[in-house]
Formats: sequence, C-alpha cells, structure tokens
Amino acid sequence: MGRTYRLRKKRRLASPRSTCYRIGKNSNEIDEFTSLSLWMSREGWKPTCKIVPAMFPDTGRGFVARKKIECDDVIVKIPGHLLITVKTVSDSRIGRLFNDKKPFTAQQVISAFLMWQKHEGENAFWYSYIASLPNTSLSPVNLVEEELQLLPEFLARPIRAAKENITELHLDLINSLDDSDVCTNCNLPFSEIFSLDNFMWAWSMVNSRAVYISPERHSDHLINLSDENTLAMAPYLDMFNHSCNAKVQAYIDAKDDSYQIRTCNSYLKNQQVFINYGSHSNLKLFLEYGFIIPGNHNDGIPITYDNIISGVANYFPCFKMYSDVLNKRYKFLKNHEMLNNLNVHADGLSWNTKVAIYILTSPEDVHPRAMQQKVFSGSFEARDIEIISNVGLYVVESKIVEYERILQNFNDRGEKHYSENACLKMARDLLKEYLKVLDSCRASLNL
Ligand SMILES: C[S@@+](CC[C@H](N)C(=O)[O-])C[C@H]1O[C@@H](n2cnc3c(N)ncnc32)[C@H](O)[C@@H]1O
Repeated sequence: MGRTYRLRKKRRLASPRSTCYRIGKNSNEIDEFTSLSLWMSREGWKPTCKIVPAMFPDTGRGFVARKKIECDDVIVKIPGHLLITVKTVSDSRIGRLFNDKKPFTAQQVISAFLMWQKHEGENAFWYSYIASLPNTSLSPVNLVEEELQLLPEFLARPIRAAKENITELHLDLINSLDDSDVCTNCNLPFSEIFSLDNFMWAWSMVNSRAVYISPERHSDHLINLSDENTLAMAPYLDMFNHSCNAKVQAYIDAKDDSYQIRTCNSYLKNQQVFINYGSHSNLKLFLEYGFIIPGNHNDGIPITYDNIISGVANYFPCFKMYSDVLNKRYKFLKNHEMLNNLNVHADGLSWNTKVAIYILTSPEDVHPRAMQQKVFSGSFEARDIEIISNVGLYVVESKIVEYERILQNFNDRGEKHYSENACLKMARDLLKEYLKVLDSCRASLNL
C-alpha cells in the first residue's frame, strides 16, 4: 500500500455506504426536493456534483453521493440572489415593517420574512424553498416547563434562557407593528401572521440552518440592525447534515457572488456527504440544533475548582483547605486565567485541569516562578504526573457518581415522557454520552 493511497484513504470520511432511501423514489411521497431544484434551476442554479437527498436512519434527511466525490470538489454553489439575507427582507414588500425603524436582530428580521413567505403560500417567490423546510424541529426550546423540570439543571437553565430570549424577541417584533400593518393580499394583520408559534418555528429554522456571511456582503439595506449582518438562509445547501470529521471550505466567490462549499474529504458512491457546522460539543449541538453525535471528540465535561480541591484533599489527608498558601495559589491560577476550561475529555484531563492540580499540590516551599516555569514549559516530572493522575482519577470518579445519579433521577422521573418525546430522549442520550466520556477518561488515567 503506497503513501498516496494511505493519504487518500485517510481523507475519505469514514461514513458507511448508506442504507438510506432516496427521497422522491416512493410513489406516494411529495417530492419537495424536485420542485426546489426545478425552481432553483429556473433561477440560474446548477448542481456542481452528483448528490441527491435521501433519508438516513441515524441522521435523517441529508445528501447521498451518486458518484464518487473527490477531495477539493465543490459540493454546492448557490447564486447570491438565492440567499435570503437582511437585504432580501429590506428590498421585499415587507421591508417597510423594518426599514428605518428601531433596531432589530438579523435573526428577528429573517424569521419574520420566513413567516411571511409561509403565509403567502404558493404566491410566494420562495414557496419551493419554504416547502422544503421541516414543519417541526427537535430544538429543546420546544420543551414545555413541565418537561424542562425533568431535565438536570445544567441543561434546563440554558434552554429556559433561550426560550425567554425568543419570547422577548417575538414581543419586540409584535410591538413594532401598528394596526395598519396587514397582508396586502388577504388583509390578515401581521400580528397574527407573526404568532408566537410561527415565530418559534421560523427562529428554529434560522438557528439551525443559516450560514455565516461576512457583514460587508449584502450590506446595502435600510434595516437598522442591533447585531452584525452575518446570517443567510441558503436553499438546498441547508440540507447537508453535520459530521465532526468533515472538513470543508465555505466562501463567497466574488467573481459571481455565489456561496460555495468545497469538500476536503472524498466520498464513495452511496456514502452520505457531510459538511461541518463548527467544532461543537454535544451540549452546543443539542441546544442549538437539536441533535447529538455519538462519540463526539469535542465533548468536555466541566469540573469546578471545588471538585479539584476535594480531589487534592482526598489525596493529601493533611491538606489545609483555608491556608494562606492555598489562597495565594488560587490567586495565581486566577490571574493566569488557568481556572477557565477545567474539563474532562475522553482522552484525559484538560491542560488547565492538570495545571490546577499541579499548582495546588506543589509543596509550600516551591517558588511561584519555578511553578510558572514548569507550567509554561510543560515539563512535568514523573512524580508530578503521578499526583495529577491520582487526584484526577478521584475527580473523574466523583463526576461518574454525580452523573449516574443525574441519569438515574432523570430515568425515574422521565421514563414515560422520553418514550414519546424525541427531544427528552436526546437529553437522556446526552447524559449517557457524558458517562462514556468520563469512563474513557478514567481508563486513560488508570493506564
Ligand atoms: C442544516 S439542517 C440539515 C438538513 C436537515 N437534516 C433537513 O432535513 O433539512 C440541520 C438539522 O439537520 C439535523 N442534523 C444535521 N446533522 C445531523 C447529524 N449528524 N445527526 C442528526 N441530525 C442531524 C438536525 O435536525 C439539524 O437541526
């Protein structure tokens, strides 16, 4: 096996040849994709490679390769005028609701546009795109308070905050309307077209599907924004699923103002083709997109300074919790920003966790400069590594007990709910993933 072959093999994404089914192949299936691609073709879009939408058992709707795709191929190219941006809204018939008014967020503006286009139905220019969007999302913001109470606090807290934010953005949008703001086709007030339910749907679509554009692009609009103009909805492109292992380059080609994605992986015929939404942990994917990835290498379980102190106290029974030395060491860690990113990963403790354990367990007579030198050069001695691993092991084992309790509690209270609610089931799967990460970290510290 030559070097070139090995390199090519490595770059190929390890997704299995799919047991997916092609969308539009079943006679009774309404093929939104065909009408989307026909409409886009009429608007000047051309496919750049042989991919078709398909349903996958583990990731849902995505794209499958119908022919081999090579590294460096452009897998999608969307003409600039088929992106929905703040400028699209400003130039549209509902631009008057926003132009030269108080500031709105880009997400508020684009969400309002999606709701309006959905309301316009077949009359809408973007009808085929709107019809291609899912009617529901698995975003946890759809959980009601009774369901949120089943979740551990570290999951329920950010979801409540996101729900509050959406409610405020919605209220803000409604309050900006006046009685004369009605649909010019049917006279329905915009306050009804922009109902909270519709807003939740549109907000989730933008949150989970929008791509990033640089703020200076599509910037000649009349809407006063309270945040950066960096969001665009990209029809067709937003059907690609995410893989942590996918490598892509996404960019606007200034020559023809198109949004393009080039893959840095290769795919065999019948493999799912992925893009990468960013180096997101499962917590972020769950909260923002409503899915998680088994074995996500971006996962880190947060630990606290107090967790580490308990670990040190367990290892050194004579350790004094409130000594002057400890206070100084705490200040040292804080001043050097070494108390951020205290995490446990599948392959071991984060660097700052190791450093915190080392600093807190160094003998009293070690000069701060000597500790600093060791930390910055990363040259721990065998004895330091042994202490870090032993204290780390205690911290990780305590976390395992904590998360087993959380999972058990969730199972006891939520059993009948998560069989019916996919989002609660996902929360339970996330807790199980955390336990797998902790187990794997324990194994690596035991080596
Ligand atoms: C940009 S869309 C991708 C296309 C989407 N599957 C569809 O049917 O239109 C993002 C959404 O797809 C789903 N998704 C993306 N990647 C996934 C993955 N690896 N596993 C499970 N769901 C995924 C999630 O529901 C996410 O909110």
